[in-house]
Amino acid sequence: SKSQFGVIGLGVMGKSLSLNIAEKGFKLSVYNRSEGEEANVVKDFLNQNTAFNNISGHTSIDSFIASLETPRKILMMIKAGSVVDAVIKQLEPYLNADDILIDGGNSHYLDTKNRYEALQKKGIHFIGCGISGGEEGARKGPSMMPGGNIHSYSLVAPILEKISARDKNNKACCCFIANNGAGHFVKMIHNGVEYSEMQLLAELYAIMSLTMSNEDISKVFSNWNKGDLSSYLLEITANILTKKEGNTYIVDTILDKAGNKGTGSWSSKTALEIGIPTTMMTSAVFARYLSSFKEKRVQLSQHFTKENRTPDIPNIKDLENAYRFARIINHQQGFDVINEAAKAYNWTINLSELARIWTNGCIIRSELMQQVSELFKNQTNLFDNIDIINQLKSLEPYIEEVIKSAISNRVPLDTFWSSYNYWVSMTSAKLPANIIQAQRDYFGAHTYQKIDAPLSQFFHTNW
Ligand SMILES: O=C(O)[C@H](O)[C@@H](O)[C@H](O)[C@H](O)COP(=O)(O)O
Repeated sequence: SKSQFGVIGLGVMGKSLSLNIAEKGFKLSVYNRSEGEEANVVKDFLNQNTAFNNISGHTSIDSFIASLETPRKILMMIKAGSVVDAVIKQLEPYLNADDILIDGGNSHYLDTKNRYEALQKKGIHFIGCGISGGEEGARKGPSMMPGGNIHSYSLVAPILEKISARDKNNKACCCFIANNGAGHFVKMIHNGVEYSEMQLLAELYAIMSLTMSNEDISKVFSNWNKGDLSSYLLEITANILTKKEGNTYIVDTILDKAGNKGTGSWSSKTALEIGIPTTMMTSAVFARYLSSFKEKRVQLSQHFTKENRTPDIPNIKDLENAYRFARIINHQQGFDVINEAAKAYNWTINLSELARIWTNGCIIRSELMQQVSELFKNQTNLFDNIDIINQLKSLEPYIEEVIKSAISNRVPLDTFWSSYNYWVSMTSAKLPANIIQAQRDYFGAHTYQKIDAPLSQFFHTNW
């Protein structure tokens, strides 16, 4: 019998997802190029997984396509960018109307939107599916965020939902997000939130390691991971801090230059374009960029000697509550930009369902995400919830202590700062933007609104 599903691209994610699909009993065809260093990818994959007799391997598109039942359901797990267009072009002559092509890579949502519209004209269904969870998630159950149209999703839902992670009620962490590029859009923002969550942990480590050992910091994180702060990233960071090679902590041997593959900066750019202040993910992106100037940083640090500073880090309670505060703001900013984009792109995105499929399988899975999913059942903005407001108010003194300590210890805590500034700005009836308006009107006659006139009226002063 023919295969029910096909996977193109046997990289880290493609291999793990293929084994996950085969393990769920689906008859699967896999394809990978066989040129150059990829000559043996398919053969090696089959040889390493002989336990699965429901996988057929292909190094030619012809035999791969011929091996699939129709309508064909094909998942591309290839590098985002022009490669996706090249593979679509290669497949098109073989595809019929009603065939379904899924892009499971980290593609830019506008590319996905364009591909969706182009293939739709040929009757071919295109699904841009965000997949989160890394290698382990792909193998055991990722969080999946398919966008495209609900009809084509319904044709692949049985497979995608079967291989995805399960939430606390054993429901699949996979649901149709919204039309065209919406799936890749929310995955992009997922990564933006991921950047901030990672940066918050890095900043905690930076200030705690002034006086604490890796073991001690790890103990604190493991302890926090038992409560409402529990998250996948907190858990792995606790593990990372105690991993040794011989007597050396691996983390102490890692060069402090952070890489990035683009989804974080895409999130920030998009937020800038649609006018939503995602200050935390943007500062997390810039923190990575700043870290890349290692040589210059070392050179400039020569101007500063440490002897006149006795490190005094905040107490653990301050750090814990500051972290609790900043994480809520991070989720607020992330979901706010999704809300705004949904209006801009005319997507109907169920935020509670989105948060639900992010409660497991994905990198930002956490106890807080469970709460956020509940909260979004009654409102579409965390700041419309009085309990959240009161919680943030009660946590404010703690983040202030942490920020003060960052200054006195000269530790850059940019993502914590940006969470605090965002909150203080959002909770200040008056901001100094009147000065900005006056300056713009002064040098550019850009006009301004007045506090005691209809908002539709704009004024200019001959300064
Ligand atoms: O959700 C996930 O499974 C991850 O986010 C995954 O998509 C990938 O690891 C990131 O893209 C890494 O991003 P950077 O290389 O930019 O850190």
